[in-house]
Amino acid sequence: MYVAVNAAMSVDGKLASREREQLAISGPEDFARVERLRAEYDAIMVGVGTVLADDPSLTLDDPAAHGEPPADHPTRIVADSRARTPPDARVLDETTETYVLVSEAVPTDHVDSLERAGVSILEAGTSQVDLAAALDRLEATGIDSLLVEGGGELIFSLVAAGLVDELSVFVGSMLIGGRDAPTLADGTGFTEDYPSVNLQSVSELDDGVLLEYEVDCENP
Ligand SMILES: NC(=O)C1=CN([C@@H]2O[C@H](COP(=O)(O)OP(=O)(O)OC[C@H]3O[C@@H](n4cnc5c(N)ncnc54)[C@H](O)[C@@H]3O)[C@@H](O)[C@H]2O)C=CC1
Ligand SMILES: Nc1nc(O)c(N)c(N[C@@H]2O[C@H](COP(=O)(O)O)[C@@H](O)[C@H]2O)n1
Repeated sequence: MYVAVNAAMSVDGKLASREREQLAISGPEDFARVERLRAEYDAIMVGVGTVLADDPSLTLDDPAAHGEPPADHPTRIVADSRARTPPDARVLDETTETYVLVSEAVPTDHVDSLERAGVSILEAGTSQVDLAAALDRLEATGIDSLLVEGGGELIFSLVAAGLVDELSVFVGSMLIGGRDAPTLADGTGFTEDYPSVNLQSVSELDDGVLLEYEVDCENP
């Protein structure tokens, strides 16, 4: 499966405030670019931390704007080891299909309430979602391309597992600060083998800069 990561960060590398509240780091041009990007992928993925903080819909704002016939909304995927996604989360609405990826550590009652909300549950891994196994199983359902929008915990794990092919980062002209504010790649951090990324393009957008990288997914 082809995996792209897209996110917006401040100049100091933060994805959100120290209270994890969503900030408009992107401007209108970058949000429009993300909307076009969504239409190119079979599925959009976030971690449950993003669902709990932002309650995103992960749908297209205007499917008809992407051509005739209108684009399909991408399938939505949430990495959520213990199924903490609230049953009334926007990502579970009826607009399109949603998979919640869980681990063996998931409480049964959480699974039951998500299944009642019409969610497809996919279990992989013991305490955390085994992302490589989960992506293989999603590929078997016909999902060949995946756009990951965050947050920092999920992005770190995907890069650490060598699953990411490309990375786009919009750097907005702001500082957020805070040692506890989420960054582009959180998790435990890399130790000796720091992944290198190959710069493909730099462009000015809104009041910031869009950086596009190829990621050597064989060499995390
Ligand atoms: N500026 C931007 O472009 C974006 C900003 N955000 C911000 O990021 C923050 C949320 O990010 P995080 O707290 O890092 O949460 P996250 O969205 O990365 O979700 C992490 C959660 O995913 C689940 N998970 C399951 N399997 C996992 C695995 N193998 N590896 C890692 N996580 C796994 C775990 O329950 C974990 O707690 C919010 O403040 C949100 O506003 C989120 C998306 C985009
Ligand atoms: N690209 C981008 N720029 C920003 O400035 C942001 N705050 C975010 N946040 C993420 O955008 C998604 C919102 O989804 P919906 O529009 O509700 O579908 C979600 O993933 C946020 O975390 N992204």
